[in-house]
Amino acid sequence: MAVFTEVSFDEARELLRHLRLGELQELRGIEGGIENTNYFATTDHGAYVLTLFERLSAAQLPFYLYLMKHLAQAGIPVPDPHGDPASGDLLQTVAGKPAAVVDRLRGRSELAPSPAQCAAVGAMLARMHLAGRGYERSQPNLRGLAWWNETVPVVLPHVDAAQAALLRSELAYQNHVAASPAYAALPRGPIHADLFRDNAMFEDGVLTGFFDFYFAGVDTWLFDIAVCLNDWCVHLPDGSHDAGRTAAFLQGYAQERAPTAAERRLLPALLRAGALRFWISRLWDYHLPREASILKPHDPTHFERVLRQRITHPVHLP
Ligand SMILES: Nc1ncnc2c1ncn2[C@@H]1O[C@H](COP(=O)(O)OP(=O)(O)O)[C@@H](O)[C@H]1O
Ligand SMILES: N[C@@H](CCOP(=O)(O)O)C(=O)O
Repeated sequence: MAVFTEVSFDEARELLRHLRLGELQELRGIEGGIENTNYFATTDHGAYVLTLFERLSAAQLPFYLYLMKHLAQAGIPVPDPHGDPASGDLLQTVAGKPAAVVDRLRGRSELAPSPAQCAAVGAMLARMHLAGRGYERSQPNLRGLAWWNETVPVVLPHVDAAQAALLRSELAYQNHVAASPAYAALPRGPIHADLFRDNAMFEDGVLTGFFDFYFAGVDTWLFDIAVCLNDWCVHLPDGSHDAGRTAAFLQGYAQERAPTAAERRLLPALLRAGALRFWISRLWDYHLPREASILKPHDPTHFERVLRQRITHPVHLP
């Protein structure tokens, strides 16, 4: 269960009262998630999620919280964070940790998405990218190329020779891609950067929103597309891409924003980048877990398989 820090009912009730969100009726720790402590908090006013940030610092958090506020105000269905009534500050402190209270999205995650649902996610992702253009705060993708360069040497001692060779060669390839003129031409802005099936909600088959923005950062829009395709549109047993879901996702996206020439050219490379990013982070979480925290680390070998598939079977924009 992803409750790394216990919050008492009284403490949560005081915070929700202070934020003028009503009288707490139920506080329930949320199972699932590997990064933060999350509670569902239900009051007589509404349904909220209380998050205590376990890894991110108070200096890093305003970027994510004000991004969610910005997107919510632009009509993108993301959890709206609630501010202090006096100061407007979106960042709170609970049990000595930085914390936030956001709206709870309706529905549940769709873990076996249809092509139509992938198209809806693609379209909403494009709308989110466009809405993010007016956001004035900036913070890099903290799990981007610099972090891969730092972290690959840390995980190398834990993998076999073939995996080490692949990690090294793919990292060299991605450094080469990132230095290219086509990469410099990619459109960029705030991206979600972790929009997996378990970070979107559906109710009665209809997409109700995206959540878990705590890996967001300013990066290429194409990287966000690649992260989505690598999760929503792959066959989970072997990491191969599903042509129907991929086409639907890309059509949904393109209906809202047409991809540029540089994006067309670099999709295969960024699909590899997206697979590498999560292979590295899963290896890191698996072999170097935080003390007493990660109960169910994700399987790193899945993204090794996705990466190998992306290298041997490149996918191009139609
Ligand atoms: N705003 C939200 N609305 C509805 N459910 C949420 C919301 N935020 C988190 N959850 C629920 O909590 C679970 C864990 O949240 P997540 O953000 O993935 O945790 P972590 O950041 O620790 O990985 C999600 O799978 C979802 O069920
Ligand atoms: N989506 C990532 C892990 C991030 O965890 P989340 O629960 O915050 O989405 C992965 O699958 O490796």
